[in-house]
Amino acid sequence: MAFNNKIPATATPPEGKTGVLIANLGTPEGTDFFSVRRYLGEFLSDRRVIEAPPAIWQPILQGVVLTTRPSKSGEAYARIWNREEDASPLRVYSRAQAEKLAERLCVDVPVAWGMRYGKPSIGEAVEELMDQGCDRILYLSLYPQYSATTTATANDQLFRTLMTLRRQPAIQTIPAFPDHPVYIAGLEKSVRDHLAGLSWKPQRIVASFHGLPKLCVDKGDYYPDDCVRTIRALRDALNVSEEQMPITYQSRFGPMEWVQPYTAPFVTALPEQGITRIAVIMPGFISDCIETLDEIGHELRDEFIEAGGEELTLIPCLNDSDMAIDLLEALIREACPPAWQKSGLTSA
Ligand SMILES: C=CC1=C(C)c2cc3[nH]c(cc4nc(cc5[nH]c(cc1n2)c(C)c5CCC(=O)O)C(CCC(=O)O)=C4C)c(C)c3C=C
Ligand SMILES: [Fe+2]
Ligand SMILES: [Fe+2]
Repeated sequence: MAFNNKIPATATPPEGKTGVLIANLGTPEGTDFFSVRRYLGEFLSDRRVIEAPPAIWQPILQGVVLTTRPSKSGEAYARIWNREEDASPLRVYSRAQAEKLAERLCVDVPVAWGMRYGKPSIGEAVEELMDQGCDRILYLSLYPQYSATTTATANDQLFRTLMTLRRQPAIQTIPAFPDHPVYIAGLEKSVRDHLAGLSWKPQRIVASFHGLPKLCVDKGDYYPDDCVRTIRALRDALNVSEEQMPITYQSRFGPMEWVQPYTAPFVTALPEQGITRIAVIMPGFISDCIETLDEIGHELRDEFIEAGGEELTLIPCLNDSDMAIDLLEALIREACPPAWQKSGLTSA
């Protein structure tokens, strides 16, 4: 195997230098058919995401999914696109998080951001840090709850990059943080602030997480347990009951059974029980994206109103708020090994 022999633009100081890499899922570069197709093609070819043997899955993916889904998803991306920055919300928030975190760390600790699928790639982000002299990287994938389909594949991608390098940085991966006190405090504040701005009181706050095929859980993925950890901690913080803040799972893909209860049938059944005013919070996402803004903010809202609902309000994700940056800063500082602290970061 030929290794990447690139010499970083800046030499590493003798005491070493720590950098931070924050990773997220990835998102298309445009709303047109081919941009969305490229993104979905890479995403849905990941065997951590679709475990079916490629000989069976690839003909379905190439022949059916990638000929039909990009147009429909492209329309959904167009509805939520940030026209000022000509980028999807996930990209806009990811970039802002990295910039604001760099300001917050306040020392000579570079922060880069990368996407598991698409651009900027994890490999580009590693190169950016190494070019600034970093020989050690704190790696934070922004999924509050662990799943092999998200956290593990983000880690795989980093290590795949390292496999190609002659000069390999040291890595500290940061685990999922389903009930980290700073995360729960941020969610609690975002609920309180959002509800205080409404002229009506929701009868339920539905907590909707991204779904996962049930088979993944049967094989040992503990994502739903992590979701329950998040929501138990949030209910306690807000002093609300399980009935007032139920947990559901959205974003099913394909014909298989996914983790239940499913968000859409759960929510559309509420009006016939006299529940017509609801809020929805999505604590499986740090940043608003197509799944929160369109699937819940548009599609689910329309279905709820059609079923007799009156009000559905979306509680925004933490995005690039101070609460989000507080969380990233806490996770980074706590995970920084003591031996690395002289190379940049000191604990808070
Ligand atoms: C089998 C398919 C999928 C699994 C498993 C899956 C797990 C999973 N995904 C997220 C977070 C996000 N997913 C997003 C988009 C998205 N997810 C799937 C499919 C699976 N996800 C698809 C096909 C798409 C694309 C959108 C579409 O065409 O409908 C996003 C948003 C990306 C954006 O650009 O806005 C996020 C974030 C988690 C947390 C998760 C496992 C728990
Ligand atoms: Fe997804
Ligand atoms: Fe979706």
